[in-house]
Amino acid sequence: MTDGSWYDADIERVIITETQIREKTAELAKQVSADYSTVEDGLLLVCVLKGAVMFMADFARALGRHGPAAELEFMAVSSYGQGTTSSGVVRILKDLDRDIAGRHVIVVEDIVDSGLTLSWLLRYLASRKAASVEVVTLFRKPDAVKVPIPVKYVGFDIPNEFVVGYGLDFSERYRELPYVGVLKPEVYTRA
Ligand SMILES: O=P(O)(O)OC[C@H]1O[C@H](OP(=O)(O)OP(=O)(O)O)[C@H](O)[C@@H]1O
Ligand code: HPA
Ligand SMILES: [Mg+2]
Repeated sequence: MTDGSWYDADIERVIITETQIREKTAELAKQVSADYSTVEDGLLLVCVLKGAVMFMADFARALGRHGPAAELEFMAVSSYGQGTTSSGVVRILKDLDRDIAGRHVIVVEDIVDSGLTLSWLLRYLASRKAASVEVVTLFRKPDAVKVPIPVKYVGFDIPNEFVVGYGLDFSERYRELPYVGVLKPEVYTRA
């Protein structure tokens, strides 16, 4: 397995390596930086906790090399709970701390799977009167989409399998893996 993590024994195969994630994050930050080079009051990055925490931290730092200035905001929502399929019910566990009216917002997501979380979130942010809202997601599963979402910045399109690592969990575990992989089937039966 890639880096000798103690979780490696549970991983059937790696889908995206740590190096691929690092290079793609730099690329996405460059694109966003070029597209928003003229905004006067900077960007507002909205991280969707918990899954996007790793990507937010790395993406914000990559953006920091180029500009524009960015403020970091965090929302926590949950639709997967303990399972591997979306419940379809999105719950706000932590709301924004500030007014986003008139601001250029970029929602930072780890993954767009069914699209249910983002479709709900984009409607919510629109109701808060942002000047613009775009989405950057590191992963997307094109074959899983139930609600088509306009996502401007996508890192990797991946197969329709449940993945863990780099923020993505199964039952709150595996978020700290530096790469993204698929679990061995016995991990689910043991859970
Ligand atoms: O496109 P969807 O099918 O809606 O799935 C994507 C969402 O699901 C995951 O969050 P989850 O509800 O597992 O919460 P977590 O980030 O705290 O793990 C993930 O982090 C995305 O936010
Ligand atoms: O494939 C996934 N893995 C972990 N969490 C998720 N939330 C949506 N899709 C996934
Ligand atoms: Mg989750």
